[in-house]
Parts: sequence; C-alpha cells; structure tokens
Amino acid sequence: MLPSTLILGVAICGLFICIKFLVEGTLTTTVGLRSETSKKQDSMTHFAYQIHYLKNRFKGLSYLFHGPEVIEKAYAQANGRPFLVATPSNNHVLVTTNELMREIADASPASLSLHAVAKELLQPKHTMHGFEWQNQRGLEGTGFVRALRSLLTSHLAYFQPSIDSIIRTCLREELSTPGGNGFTQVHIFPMMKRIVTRVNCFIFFGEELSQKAEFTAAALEFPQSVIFAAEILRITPSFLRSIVASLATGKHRAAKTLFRHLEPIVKERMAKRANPDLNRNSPLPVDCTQWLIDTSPRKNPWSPARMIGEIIAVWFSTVHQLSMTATYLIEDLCLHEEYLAPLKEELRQHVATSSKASIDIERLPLLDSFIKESIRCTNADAVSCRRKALVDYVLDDGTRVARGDWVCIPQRAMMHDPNRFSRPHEFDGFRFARANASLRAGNHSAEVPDNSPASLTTANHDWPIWGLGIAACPGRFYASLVLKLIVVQVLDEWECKLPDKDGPRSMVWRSSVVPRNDTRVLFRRQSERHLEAS
Ligand code: HEM
Repeated sequence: MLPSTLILGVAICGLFICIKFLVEGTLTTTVGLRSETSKKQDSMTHFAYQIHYLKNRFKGLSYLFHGPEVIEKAYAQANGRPFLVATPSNNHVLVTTNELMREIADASPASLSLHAVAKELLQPKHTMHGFEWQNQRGLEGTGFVRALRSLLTSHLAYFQPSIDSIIRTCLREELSTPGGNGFTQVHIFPMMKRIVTRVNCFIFFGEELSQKAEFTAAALEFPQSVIFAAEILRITPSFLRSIVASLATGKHRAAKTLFRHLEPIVKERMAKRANPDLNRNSPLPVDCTQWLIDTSPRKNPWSPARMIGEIIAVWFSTVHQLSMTATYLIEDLCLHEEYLAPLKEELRQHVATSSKASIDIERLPLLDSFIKESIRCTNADAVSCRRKALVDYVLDDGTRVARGDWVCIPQRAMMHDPNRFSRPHEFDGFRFARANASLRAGNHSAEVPDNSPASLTTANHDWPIWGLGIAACPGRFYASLVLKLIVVQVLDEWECKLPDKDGPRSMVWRSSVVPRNDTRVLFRRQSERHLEAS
C-alpha cells in the first residue's frame, strides 16, 4: 500500500513539475541564466542548456527527501570551496569561507534577498489570505526589526515572570493525567508547538487574545497550513494556484480566524495612534502587536488589513523554529541523562546565591552550552542565511549565482565538520562552556572554531543558526529566553524519559530536519523542587 502511494505521489509530483515548466515557459530565455554554473556552459547551445537545465531539476528531486545528506556529501568534497546543489526549482550555491559568508550577509537586498526567499518558500500572495509581499525588505520600512530586536528584547525582564508562569501552567495541564507508574506519556513535538504558541500569543497579541482558544488554535494552525499549502503551490502551475491554495488551507480557515479576531483590536489601536488624544486615559498595551503598529510608517499609514497582514507575516516566523528546537532539546535531556545532575546543580546554586526574584538566564553557562550542543548536533535546518539572487550575481571569488538561484551557508555540515568541532558526532553538552572558559583565560580552544567567548545568541560565522548581518534573527534573544525557561521548568519539576531511545527522531524535507510528530516522551512530576513552591 505504502510503496504504491509513494510511487503515485512521485509520479504526480513529476507530472506537476513538467506541466509547470511547460505551461510557464521556464524552458525559454531564463534557462541560460538559471543553469549558468560554469564558463563551459556559456558555450552550450540553447538546446543543450534546456537539456542541462531539465537534468538539474530532475536531479534535484532527491534534494526533497535527502537535502541535508546531499549537502553534507557535497560539502565534504568541496574542501572549503563554494559548491552547488540542485533542487527541483533552482540551484543553491553554498559558501563556507568567512569572507564569502560576510559578503552574502552584507550584500544589498536588491541583489541578494532573504525576503524574496521567504516569498518563494511561502507564496504569501496565495497562502496568507491575499497578503502580498515586496521582493525586497525595507521598501516601506523595517519596523518589525525594531519591534522585535529592540523593543521585545528590552522588555524580556518584564515578560519573564509571565512567560515562566505560562510554561509552568501549560506543562502541568498537558501532563495532568499520569498512569499507574506516575508517568504521563505525550507526543513531544505537538506538545511543544502548543506550549510555544501559548507563550508567543501572549507576547505577540496580549493577554486577552492569548486566552481565547479559537484564536490560539488558529495561531498554531496558520504556519502549518501555510507551509503545507506553499509546498504544493511550488509545483502547481500559476493559473491553478488560487484554487489549490484555498483547498490546501481549508479556504484560508486559520488566516481568516486570525483576521477576524485581530481586526477590531488593530483598528482601535491604529485609531488611537492616529489620534493621541484618545490615549490620554489608558496606557498603551505592552505587546508585539502594539510595537508593530507603533513602528509602521507614519507617512502614508497602512490600512488595518495591511497592518494585520504584516503582523501575521511576522507571527509566522515565531512558532516553528522555536518548537522544533525545544523538542530536540527535551529529547536530548532524556538521551543524555548524565547532564541532568550538573544542570540541576547549576540551577540550585544560582537560586541559592541570587538576590533576584527571577532566574538570570545569562548566568547559567552550563545550560547555555547544553542548548548550543543540542542545536549543533540536531540542527533543524541544514542551511542558514538564505539569499535569493534578484540579479545575476558574481561573488568576490568569481563564483556566479544566477538570477533566481539561492546562495546559503551549509550550517549543519559545518557543525559536523571535524576541522571545526572536535569529535563532531559526539554529544558533548559542556564543550561550549569549557571552550568559553579557555578563551576567557586567553587560551585557544581546539573543541570549537570560535576565537572569542560566545553564547547561544551570538550570531557570527561560527554560529550562523540565527543568520548573519542586518537580517540576523531579531527574535533570537526572546527565543533563547523561552528555550532556557522551558528547560529550567522541566529540570525543576519533571523527570522525563524517552521510551524508545533508538527510534527515529526526525524526518527530512528539503533542508529541514523536522522532529517526528509521533516521538513520545514520558514525564513524571518530582517532589523536590528549587523554584516556585507548589
Ligand atoms: C530557535 C528559534 C529560531 C531560530 C533558529 C531562528 C532563526 C532565524 C534565521 C536563520 C533567520 C534568517 C536570518 C538570515 O538569513 O540572516 C531568522 C529570521 C527571522 N526571525 Fe528567527 N529564529 C528563531 C526564532 C524566532 C522567533 C521566536 C522570532 C520572533 C519573536 C523570530 C523572528 C524572526 C524574523 C522576524 C526574521 C526575519 C528577519 C528579516 O527578514 O530581517 N525568530 N530567524
């Protein structure tokens, strides 16, 4: 049954891809540009280009199911030089030297664009309820960067007690029906998605909306349905896209629910912004929605619908990566039990010596190191710092990136490279803490590539998980806080176990290494605790 379904699926994909190329005339003039990877190809006839292009696209089908492996093999053969990986829709040029990584991070978004990648990946025009994105970011202001990178980050201490309390409550609710042995069994990835959604809804939309079950359910469903629909749309001819998007998103059910709940709130807040007199007696709400409104253009203000579209587009970035990382983190806690005692001891000592009411997460170096090692080993995305070439682009070393192709950093392969990390396939939870201590003492560390101490939120060539340059993830300080508070809560209150330690933990789609929905974890409440008395 399964193989025949698979064969049928592959056949349908192949058919769709052929129809897409034929109907949309991809085999005409752009062929030459798209397949330009070497000077030799310049001398090819037009027909040879077409054949070469088609061969590359079909070769690229294996990228869909084995992307990280394809990249790791090519990385090993490239010896530090840029290399090219074919995908069904375009080529990816992967770079690994500090100079080229810096160049792509600093390139003008008019040439190498992250925003255009997101647009190609997510097809917002079809999947996000008709909301259209520009190809370049910054055309009408980059308020979201200030809203997240500056305003959200500067309010983290203010939010921390609430985030802590939401995580604690969610865990207790999720794990409230233990069996005879005291353990509750859960599917860890779906549970992490629900918890992260609850926390993020509170930060993003404020307390009132975060309490509405219909709204939080739509907030969770929305990114999943967009990703699912966008994947189907990538192989759908353009004239069918609206219908297919509507079918794949259940007639835009989640987006419509979000719009319906957000519309009155956003309208009211925008009206208050336009007329500050209306604000006089009430303080401004403290949440990302308010900051996104505050940082939107004053001249030619957006309509409420456009504003909601922008808020929802930013919301999209918040749930998926964070829940995947949190899932692998809890699984790693279960798989590497030897780290539990030192992590708990670090926490106990911190609580005992701190005069503050909340934990200072920056003062838990072992926890920071453990999380980094979990990310280094599992790494939910094989590439980072994706940029789509909006024009033909020649990198400093002469490497050509054809218009429409992407240039990226193969972060997963780099993190498994023995020339960068000692014993790269071994989970060594405190390697980063040891390396930092050594670097702080003025010594070199052979265990990591860094030349200076670094933490989870560092965004640089040796730690590109947040991207690089001005586009580096503006939500990383918030993400780090949430990840650390989740682990702290689990360490403090719960004992957890993976019943099937050797079972598969992930599945691959393109460059993503997604946690499996069916991985189960057992949780049992502990009696001895150091944080909030129960
Ligand atoms: C573990 C969790 C996360 C990871 C690994 C992650 C990683 C990334 C990466 C790799 C980029 C692209 C940067 C580049 O290519 O240079 C990015 C962009 C972005 N991230 Fe995150 N992110 C995470 C969580 C979050 C959260 C929680 C938020 C919001 C609070 C957020 C908001 C954004 C936004 C808005 C962008 C787009 C930036 C732009 O276009 O300039 N991310 N993130």
